[in-house]
Amino acid sequence: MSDEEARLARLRERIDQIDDDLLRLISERAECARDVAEVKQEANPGEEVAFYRPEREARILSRVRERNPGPLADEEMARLFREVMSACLALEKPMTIAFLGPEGTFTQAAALKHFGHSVLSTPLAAIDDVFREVASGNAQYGVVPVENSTEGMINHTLDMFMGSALKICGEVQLRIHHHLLRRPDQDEAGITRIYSHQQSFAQCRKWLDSHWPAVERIKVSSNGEAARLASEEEGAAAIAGDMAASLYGLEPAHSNIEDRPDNTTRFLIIGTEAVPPSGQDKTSILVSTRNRPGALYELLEPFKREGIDLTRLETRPSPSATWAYVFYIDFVGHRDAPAVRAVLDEIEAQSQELKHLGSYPMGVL
Ligand SMILES: O=C(O)C(=O)C[C@]1(C(=O)O)C=C[C@@H](O)C=C1
Repeated sequence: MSDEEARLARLRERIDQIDDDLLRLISERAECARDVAEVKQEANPGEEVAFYRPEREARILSRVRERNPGPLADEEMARLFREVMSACLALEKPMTIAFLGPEGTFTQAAALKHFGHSVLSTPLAAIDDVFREVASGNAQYGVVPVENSTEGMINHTLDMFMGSALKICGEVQLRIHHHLLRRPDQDEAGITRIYSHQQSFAQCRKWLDSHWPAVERIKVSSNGEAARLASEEEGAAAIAGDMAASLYGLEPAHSNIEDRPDNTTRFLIIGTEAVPPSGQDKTSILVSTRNRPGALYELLEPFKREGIDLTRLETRPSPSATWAYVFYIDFVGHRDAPAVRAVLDEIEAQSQELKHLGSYPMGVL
């Protein structure tokens, strides 16, 4: 045996020992999670128990990031722990998550990033369907896109909250990388049309204009659908992400073709339960005010006074009157924090309607 072979054998022996430790520790952790489930059920006999605890998971993941000694990157370590927690939660109670489908969309990638791979995920055709599936109890949580850093808000998602009793229980941020995908047997010169979702076309507009100005661009309902079509039709390509590529056996002819390298989409987790504070939270509200001079200023002034950081302000037409508006506001802090509570009480007193959409752990990239 050469020196290198002997060294390799020793290192592999050490890796085997570490794997044995990991196996034992992960199993011990899973036993603990099962005991936690028992305690939760005993504390609420006969009742429907909330086994999933987003605020606890957020604390665990931020602790993992803080304590990570390297050499693995924080995101990588958090991803591993996310999967361990996902498996532990599945032992407590398997969860069903509805998402804006079909399979292979970025929304599915966001659902898996947030809940891990040990959940049952149900693809649905429209944002309304995701809301309905969660409201009816067929799914415990839903995942819908709400905002893209290049293309702005997805108004349909915001508008859904006006008529829904569902709460925002979390957010996920996903860096969006688009690829020009083709079948392995499709040569680039033979591509005559490109399928994609309109948002993805918009996020890759400059790249397409300079590289494929003459090729037809056909909008379809999702990136997943675009990839499916490209996998079936000769002469077709799709703009979509990694999940769609592997699902439909496509290869990237060109990778990361989004115009902005920081292209990011934010997704919301919707559910029926309010989430307790995690220590790093955000709150979303919908407010309608009387249409008079200074109304918006009065609405925002308490935030400034209390030093609360606004992260988003959107105006949407009110469904109840023409030329009346509803403000959708996101800010840092949890509803249970005294400063936030004071601001919300003040807004409630001066506005026509205040709807608290949820306080939830802040998402990390
Ligand atoms: O701490 C809990 O309440 C648990 O159920 C345990 C655990 C975990 O694996 O750490 C599992 C699921 C919950 O969503 C949060 C955390």
